Amino acid sequence: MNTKEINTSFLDNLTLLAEKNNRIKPEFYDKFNVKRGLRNNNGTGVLVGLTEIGSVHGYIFEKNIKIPTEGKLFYRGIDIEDIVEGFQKEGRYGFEECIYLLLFGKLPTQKELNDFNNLLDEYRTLPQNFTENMILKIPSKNIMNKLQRSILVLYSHDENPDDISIKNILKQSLKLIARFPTIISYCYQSKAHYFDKKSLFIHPPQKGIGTAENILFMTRADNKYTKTEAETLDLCLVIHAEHGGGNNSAFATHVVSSSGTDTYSAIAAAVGSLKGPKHGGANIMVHEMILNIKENVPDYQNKSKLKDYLLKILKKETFDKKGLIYGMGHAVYTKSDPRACLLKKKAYELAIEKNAVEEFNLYKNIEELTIELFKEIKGENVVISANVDLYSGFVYEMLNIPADLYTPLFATSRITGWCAHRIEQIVSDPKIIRPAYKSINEKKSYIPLYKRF
Ligand SMILES: CC(=O)SCCNC(=O)CCNC(=O)[C@H](O)C(C)(C)COP(=O)(O)OP(=O)(O)OC[C@H]1O[C@@H](n2cnc3c(N)ncnc32)[C@H](O)[C@@H]1OP(=O)(O)O
Ligand SMILES: O=C([O-])CC(=O)C(=O)O
Repeated sequence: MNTKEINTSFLDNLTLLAEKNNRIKPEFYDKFNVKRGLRNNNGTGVLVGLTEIGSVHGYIFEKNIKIPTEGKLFYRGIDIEDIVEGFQKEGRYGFEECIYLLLFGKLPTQKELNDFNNLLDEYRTLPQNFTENMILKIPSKNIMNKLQRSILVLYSHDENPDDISIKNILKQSLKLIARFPTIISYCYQSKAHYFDKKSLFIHPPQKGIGTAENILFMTRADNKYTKTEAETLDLCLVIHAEHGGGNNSAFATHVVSSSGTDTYSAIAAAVGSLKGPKHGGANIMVHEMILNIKENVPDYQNKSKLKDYLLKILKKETFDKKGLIYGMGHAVYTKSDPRACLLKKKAYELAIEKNAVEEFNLYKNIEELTIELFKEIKGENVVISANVDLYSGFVYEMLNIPADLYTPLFATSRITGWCAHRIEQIVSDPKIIRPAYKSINEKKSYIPLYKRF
């Protein structure tokens, strides 16, 4: 064996050792009453905090029995459906208004909204040479990874990065919120150029056009987009902006912020969390799952064949062999996720316009057949529904937004919630988050090297 082969075989042995010596017997979790996933026995989350930012409802309790209900989401107490209806009725974009609402706890007046938009406009531009030195010099195939690194490099461009006074955190937060669209657009351009051999376009952000339009402006070679495209992207940004304190990335923000660390570290951690395929990364997994289904079930309009294949996915026999149908299920929602309902409606409208109803039906059938399969396998009372990630990628596809940007767009919206939760944590609860892990190891003696075998 050459050195490389010896090292590979050594690594294989270390892997076996790591798996063997890190596996805790499942029964111990029950024995010591561990709240795995910070979940109670009935699936509800363990109460670890209070928040006034976002509120997520998916069930009620009657006589101690959990009863599934239609999902509801509130930003600062206002129903997300009313927010969407409100700004759409007034024929304007809603994302900046939601940022204001989530961060400051009240809807802005027209003057406050104008001033706020001007501030975001001022903050959008990246520091000098940042694009050349950070984004173009070290391109990445994964824009979430690149986004995370860009956030950490912005620390070095901040003259006062470790000041955690609220005024400073707010300034840092607003700059990050304003810059995320620019960063993800340039990271995408860099990826498309260096890895996909496309021409490189770096369009500066424009004043006066807001977040959704800027994203379309900066990610497209010709800067062109329609009003419908911008309105649809704005809707996506609005509904992804916040989801309570318990979702994995907001909770990561709470945990990291509670140590007193800087804004860049906290937000980079949140981006890392959101990237996970069980969280925001599910939107790209849905895209990959759809490609996989199309490849393996060419006759995917045939519901029986599609159902057989979904069953194989659930049995871990195919696709990524994790047993998950991405875009389905939720830790809180049961009968429905209001965001998925909004996106499904939008996806259908766009599908009609773009002659893609057959494809829309594939998503719809996945949703319906997964619900059916869950009832058949787990019992009539088991309730599952589509989550926000099922239809979002399809909507983006209809807008000609590349798949590389699906999860980064989620981050570009959700940074709003993260920043609001970071501020709430620091203002309201100075206690460091430090739960307990019970050690179940036996005590052992140290063995001198010459006596080990
Ligand atoms: C923005 C967001 O984060 S939305 C969520 C995006 N994530 C996905 O779409 C990934 C697929 N879905 C999932 O993995 C889960 O539904 C989660 C992570 C969203 C929620 O997880 P949990 O709250 O732990 O799941 P929950 O307790 O509701 O699940 C109960 C059972 O259903 C299973 N289940 C839940 N969702 C799915 C799914 N989509 N596919 C297959 N099985 C599922 C669980 O594995 C669990 O099975 P078990 O009882 O045999 O162990
Ligand atoms: O709440 C959750 O667990 C996940 C979710 O839907 C989100 O963060 O948008």
